[in-house]
Amino acid sequence: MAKHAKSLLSRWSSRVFLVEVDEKPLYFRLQERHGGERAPRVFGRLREADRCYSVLVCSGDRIKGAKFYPELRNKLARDLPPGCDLTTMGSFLPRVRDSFIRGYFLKSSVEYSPHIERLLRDLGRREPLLVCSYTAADGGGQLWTQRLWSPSQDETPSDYFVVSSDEPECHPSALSMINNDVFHSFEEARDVFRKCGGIIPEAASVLEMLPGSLEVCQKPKFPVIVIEGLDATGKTTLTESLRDSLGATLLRSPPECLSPWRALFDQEPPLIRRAFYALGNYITAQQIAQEGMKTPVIVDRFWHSTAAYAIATATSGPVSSLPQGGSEVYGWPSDLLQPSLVLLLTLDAEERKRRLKDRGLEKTDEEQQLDRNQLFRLRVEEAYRRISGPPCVTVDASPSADKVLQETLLLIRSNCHL
Ligand SMILES: Nc1ncnc2c1ncn2[C@@H]1O[C@H](COP(=O)(O)OP(=O)(O)O)[C@@H](O)[C@H]1O
Ligand SMILES: Nc1ccn([C@H]2C[C@H](O)[C@@H](COP(=O)(O)OP(=O)(O)O)O2)c(=O)n1
Repeated sequence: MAKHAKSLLSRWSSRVFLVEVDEKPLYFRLQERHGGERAPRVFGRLREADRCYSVLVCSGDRIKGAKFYPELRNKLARDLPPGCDLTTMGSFLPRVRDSFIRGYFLKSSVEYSPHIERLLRDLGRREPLLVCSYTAADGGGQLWTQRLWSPSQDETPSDYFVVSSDEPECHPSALSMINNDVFHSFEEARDVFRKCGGIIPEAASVLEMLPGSLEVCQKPKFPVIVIEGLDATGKTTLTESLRDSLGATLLRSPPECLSPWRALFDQEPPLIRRAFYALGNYITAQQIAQEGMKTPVIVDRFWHSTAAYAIATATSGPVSSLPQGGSEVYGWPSDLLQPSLVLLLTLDAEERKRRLKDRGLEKTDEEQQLDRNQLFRLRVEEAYRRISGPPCVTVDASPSADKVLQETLLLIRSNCHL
C-alpha cells in the first residue's frame, strides 16, 4: 500500500465526500452508528439492486496522479458495463489544506459487481486508488453503507453509514488550489515542468524559454495596461487600436514563443496546463519590463485570465461555490510584475455569442465550455472580479469598437500618467 494512500486512511472517518450531479455537488459523510437520518441525496433515488463505488486517485506523485485522473475516466467509460453511470466526485477533510482528492462515482446494477470489482482491482495495480463500495442496508433504500476496500488482505474492511453533510462554505477544491491550479510563484510552476520532463518531452523546450532566475526588474517607466475579458469580448480589436493610438508596444500572454506548444499543453490535466500558462505570464512579464522602459505597453490577457479560468474550472456549480472574496487564492503572485491598470471587458452572453459566430474561429475546449455552460461562464467572470493586486476597472464592451476605444483611452488617461 502506497505511503500516501496510507496517510489518507489515517483520518478516513472524518472525510466528507461530494458527488457532482449535473454540475451540482452533493455532500455526504460517514457515521459509525445510524441515527435514523434520511439517505444523502445522491443515494436517495437508488434501488436496493443498485451498487455504487467511489474510486479516488491517491497517487503520491502529483504529476502521475494528475495524468492518471483523466486516463481513469477514459478507461472506466470504455470498460464499464452498459448502463453504468459515471460522474466526478471528491473527498476532503473540512478546513484541512491540500486534503482534497478527486475521483469518480459509479452506479451500476448489482449483477455487474464482479466485473466492475475486477476492473477496479486491475486499475489499482497501475496507480494507487482508494475504492469504496456502497450497499443498501435496508429494504427501503434509505440506509446505505460505505465499505472501504481493505488496503491489505489481512485487515478487516471498515463499514460506515453514509449520511448527508452540510455544504461547506465554498467548493472544497479550494483547499488544494494553490500551486495545483493557481500558481503563486515562478519556482512552483517551473518545478512542475521540471518534473514532467520524463513523460512530456516538450516540457524541456518550454523550460528553455524561461529566464534562469527572476531578476528583480526595475519598475517600467511607462504605464502597463492589461486588457482582460472572455473570448470575443473585443480584446484583439481593442489592444490593436490602443497600440496605434498610444504608440504602445503590444504583448500577449501566453507569449508568441510558447505558441508551438500551447495546443499540446491545453490537452494536459489542470496541474500541467495551469503551470504552462503561469510560466507564460513570467515570460511576458520579462518582455513587459524591457519594453516598458521605452514605450507604454498593452497586454492582451495576463494573470487574471490564468487565475480566473483555473479557479472556475476547479470548482463546479453556482458562483457561491467559488472561494470567498478575499481568499488568498485570488492574491497576486508576489514575484510577478504588476501592471499599472487592468481593464476587464464585459459583454452580455447573447452579444458575445453573436460576435463569436461572426468571427468563426476555432475555440479552445475551455472557450467552447463557456458557450455550453452558463454556470462556468458566471464563475469565470466573478473570479475575474475577485482577483486582487493592480487596479481593475470593468468596461462595457457592447458599444461600437470606436466608442469602446474612446472610453478606454479616457480610463487610461485618468488612471495612469500619460
Ligand atoms: N465593439 C465592438 N462591436 C462590435 N463588434 C466587435 C467589437 N469589438 C470587436 N468586435 C468583433 O467581435 C469579434 C471578436 O473580437 P476580438 O477582438 O477578436 O475579441 P477577443 O480578442 O476578445 O477574442 C470580432 O469579429 C470583432 O471584429
Ligand atoms: N494569460 C493567459 C491567457 C490564456 N489563458 C487560458 C485561459 C483559457 O483556457 C484560454 C483562453 O485563451 P484564448 O486564446 O482562447 O482566448 P482569446 O482568443 O485570446 O480571447 O487560455 C490563461 O490561462 N492565461
